[in-house]
Amino acid sequence: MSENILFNQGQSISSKYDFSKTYLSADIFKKKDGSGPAPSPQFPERITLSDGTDIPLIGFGTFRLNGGHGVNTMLQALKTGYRSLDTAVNYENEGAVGEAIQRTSLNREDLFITSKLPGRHQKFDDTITTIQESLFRTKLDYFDLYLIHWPNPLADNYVEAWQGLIEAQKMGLVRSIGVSNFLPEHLERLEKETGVLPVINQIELHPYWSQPKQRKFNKDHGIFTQAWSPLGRANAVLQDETIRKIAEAHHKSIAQIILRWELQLGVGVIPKSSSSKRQFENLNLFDFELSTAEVNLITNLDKPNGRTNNQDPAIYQEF
Ligand SMILES: NC(=O)C1=CN([C@@H]2O[C@H](COP(=O)(O)OP(=O)(O)OC[C@H]3O[C@@H](n4cnc5c(N)ncnc54)[C@H](OP(=O)(O)O)[C@@H]3O)[C@@H](O)[C@H]2O)C=CC1
Ligand SMILES: O=C(O)C(=O)[C@@H](O)[C@H](O)C(=O)CO
Repeated sequence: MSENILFNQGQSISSKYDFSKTYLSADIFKKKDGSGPAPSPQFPERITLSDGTDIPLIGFGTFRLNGGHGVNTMLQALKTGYRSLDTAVNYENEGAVGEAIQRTSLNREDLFITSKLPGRHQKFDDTITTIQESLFRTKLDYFDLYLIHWPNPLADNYVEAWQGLIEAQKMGLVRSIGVSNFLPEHLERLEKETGVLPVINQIELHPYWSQPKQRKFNKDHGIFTQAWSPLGRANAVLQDETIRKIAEAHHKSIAQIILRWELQLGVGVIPKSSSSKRQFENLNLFDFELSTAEVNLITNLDKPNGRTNNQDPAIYQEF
């Protein structure tokens, strides 16, 4: 594995991240006939999942981006260089995602669209029809990734939902299947009862809740960790003094330091922003590197009760 990655601007940076399967921006942008739009210098780098699918390391979070404002914000994000949109049935904005996709001139194959199955539809047949309804709302033929949003272990239907996702993948409705908010015991049960592990586990992760054990479990099982609320939903972490000092040393914003720390942990990120300036900032993470000491300083900010909204997947019930 090379430690030095050449980006399309011609600059070279060293990285501890495994970028061995990372594309150069221009490669992804080319159409089969060699034509197509000029590559964006902000195009997010990609990594290959255990099923062979490529996913942008930086996606765009869409929670609370609904209606016309949602469509405009997503279009702005696509213009800025994002290629991955993270939605869910429960965000009630799959329609806005579909509208933004219809209005952009980008090709479908250049986009990576994720949605998520809500707790109330975790029965096998429901899983299939819910995915079909998500496809109708987004006006898509397939999702790049579909996740079980929460395990809801007290209802205990997540294995059946997982069997539904496996079937939906066979039907061609989804390219990759994964989960969100799954603890080791939930993942072990999926493997034991279906023989199929998710390729992604999307979990809450930011400096005050950095999840070392869950990250290790995911990595040991070939499951890519993707961080939700990677900026802690703009809570106190964006004023943290330790991170502020690191940000000043690198001439970057606190948000950029946090997102870069997550990438260096080997985690993908899906920050949400309504502002084009902050969207741009959150995508520009590849021209600097944190030292091991800086990474450790941030990792040590972890708090025992650091969740943003006290949502513990062992007991949290999502409708
Ligand atoms: N699977 C799951 O269970 C969950 C998944 N998610 C997904 O993760 C995504 C991201 O998480 P989310 O909860 O939205 O929170 P984030 O951690 O992405 O934080 C978003 C907040 O940070 C602000 N912000 C964004 N960029 C910057 C910046 N550069 N500087 C300062 N402030 C900034 C935004 O404000 P502004 O918009 O004004 O820029 C907004 O208030 C969601 O949108 C959703 O797609 C979220 C929760 C649970
Ligand atoms: O945003 C999501 O994906 C969720 O799972 C929600 O539960 C969200 O975290 C929330 O806080 C809703 O109140």
